[in-house]
Amino acid sequence: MGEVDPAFIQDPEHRPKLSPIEATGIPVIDLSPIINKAVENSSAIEALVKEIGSACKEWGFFQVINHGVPLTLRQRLEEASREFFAQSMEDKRKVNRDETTLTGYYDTEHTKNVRDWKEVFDFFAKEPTLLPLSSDEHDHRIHHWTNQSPQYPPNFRVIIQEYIEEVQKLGYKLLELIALSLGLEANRFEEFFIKHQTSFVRLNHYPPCPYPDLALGVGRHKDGGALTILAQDEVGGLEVKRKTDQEWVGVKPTPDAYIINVGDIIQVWSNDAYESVEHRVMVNTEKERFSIPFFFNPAHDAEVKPLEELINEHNNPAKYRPYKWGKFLIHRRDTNFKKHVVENLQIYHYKIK
Ligand SMILES: O=C(O)CCC(=O)C(=O)O
Ligand SMILES: [Fe+2]
Repeated sequence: MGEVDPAFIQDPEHRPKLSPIEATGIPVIDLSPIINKAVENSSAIEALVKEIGSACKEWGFFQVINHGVPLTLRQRLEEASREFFAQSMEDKRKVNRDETTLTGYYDTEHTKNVRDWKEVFDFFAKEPTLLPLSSDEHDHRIHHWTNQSPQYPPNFRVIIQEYIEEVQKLGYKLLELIALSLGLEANRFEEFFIKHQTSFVRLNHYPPCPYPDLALGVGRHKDGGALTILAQDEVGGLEVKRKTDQEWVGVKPTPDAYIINVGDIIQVWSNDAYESVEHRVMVNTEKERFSIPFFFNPAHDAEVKPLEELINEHNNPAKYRPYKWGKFLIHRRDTNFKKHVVENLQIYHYKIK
């Protein structure tokens, strides 16, 4: 790829700085008070809830340690991901994502209409996963989607499923802490997920790029779901738009930590108390990078709107009109493959002005 392919080139104002600011202050939160149940300590839990609330408010991003997901499981999936992407293109394309499969391998994702310098493999947490067949609001057909299973590496499916089991537990715990931090019942969000969550794991591979000053591994975006639980490797490259000054700052890799970010749905549920923060991924000329986000998403029929308990007609009216998560997700997926002239669906399209 010596020639610069224009599909990957960011507009000048969105190009990365090659020596980014390293973020100091992105909170690292120790979850041991809720993971180590033997020592139930309510004041430690209370302090944790406060810490989570401030992190969501001030950053929209934080890292967690002592999170309960076994490191060996993460390492096995990281290894499987390396093995999968190291195959020939022909082999990877055997599990290609297309209109009829929704998950699987692909390398043509566009973010904000510019192609990302990456290849990915997507895998739903639930099998089957129920989602609308189309984004048309009058089309009520629901499709039951299944996953594609690569033949190689062996046990790929078992490894990814075991990982999902564990990371999902972490997801529910984080939702509880976030609910408590908003003054809600701990299990307030559970009903949206428990039956038919539409979560998925994505394996990301960012190959070295000959023009890291022009392209991005993933262009600037906000995650559309509820919560993202991200494992990044030691290479680094994830940048977050700092809320205090709108500067792009790098998230330094912390071994065995997960990076958590608030997605658009929590922003809407909380009526903007917590905001989904913009982020992007830089690439470099020498090192390939791997990351594994788990996108924790509610059921397709979850109606996303500011929660009753958090709004008040007089001094905090609802800032969003309700929308159906499944329709939103399918609309997004339909528009991620090609370059379009306009921006795809965003939560601000539902904003009450
Ligand atoms: O690779 C990363 O660090 C982040 C990827 C990301 O933001 C995404 O896939 O939504
Ligand atoms: Fe993201």
